[in-house]
Amino acid sequence: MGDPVLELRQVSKLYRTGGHPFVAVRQVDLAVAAGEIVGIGGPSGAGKSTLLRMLAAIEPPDRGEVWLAGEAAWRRVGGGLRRRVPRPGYVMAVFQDPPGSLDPYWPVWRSVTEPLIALGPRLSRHDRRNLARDWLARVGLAQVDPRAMPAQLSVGQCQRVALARALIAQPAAIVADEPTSALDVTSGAGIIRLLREAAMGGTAIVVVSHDQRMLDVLADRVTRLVDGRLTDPRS
Ligand SMILES: Nc1ncnc2c1ncn2[C@@H]1O[C@H](COP(=O)(O)OP(=O)(O)OP(=O)(O)O)[C@@H](O)[C@H]1O
Repeated sequence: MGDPVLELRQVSKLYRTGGHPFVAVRQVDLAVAAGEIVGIGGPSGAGKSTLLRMLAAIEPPDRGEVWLAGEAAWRRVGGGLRRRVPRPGYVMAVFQDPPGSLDPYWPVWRSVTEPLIALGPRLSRHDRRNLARDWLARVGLAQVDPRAMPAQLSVGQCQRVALARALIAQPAAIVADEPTSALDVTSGAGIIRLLREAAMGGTAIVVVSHDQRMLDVLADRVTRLVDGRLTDPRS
C-alpha cells in the first residue's frame, strides 16, 4: 500500500484565549488511505473542526506533523512555516458555514469552477458556466442559475455549491464539516451518494458530524473525538 493521502502524527493544537492556553486537539494520530471514508463524531467543542483544518493543511499544528502523500505539509523556513501541498487542489475542504465559505461577490459559476483555474486549463467564461451548470446538476441544483449570487441561495443550496466546488477538480482528498447539516433527507442522501462515488474514484474522505447515523451510513470507519482526543475506531 502507498503512503496515506492524509496523515496526522501526534498532532496537537493549542489556542490562547484571554491569555489562557486551551488544548483543542491532543496527540491525534490518523491516517486516511485513497478511497477510504473516515467519519469523526463527537460532541460540540470536541475539536472536530480544528482537526479538519489541520488535515486540510489550512492551519498548522502546534505539536506533531501533518503529512500529505508522504510529505510533510509544513516546513520551517527562517522563523516561519511554509505550507507545501503535493499539487493545487490536492485537498479540498467543505466548511460548516456554507454561505460564509463562498465569495459573496462571485456568481456561483465562478466559485464552483475556481479550483480548475489553479490546475492550468484555460477555460472561457462560457465553458466555466457550462461546467458549473453540469456540476450544479450533479449536486441536485439543476434549477439554480449558475449566474446566481450566494445571497440568492438557501444555506442548503450553498452547502451543495461548496460540495460541487470541492468535487470538480477531482481532489486526492475531501474534508467536510457537517456536509449534510442544512439538507433535507433526500438531498442529504444525494450528498452521501456523491461522496461515495468520489471515494470509489480514489478520493480519501474525512467527514465530521454530530449525526452518528449519517456517519454510520457513509463511512468505512467511524471514530470519535472527545476533549480533543480520538477514541478507538469502532470499525
Ligand atoms: N481560532 C480559535 N481560537 C480560539 N479558540 C478556538 C479557535 N477555534 C476553536 N477554538 C476552540 O477550540 C475548541 C474546539 O473547537 P472546534 O470548533 O474545533 O470544535 P467542534 O468539535 O468542531 O465543535 P462543533 O461541533 O460545535 O462545531 C472549542 O472550545 C473552541 O472554542
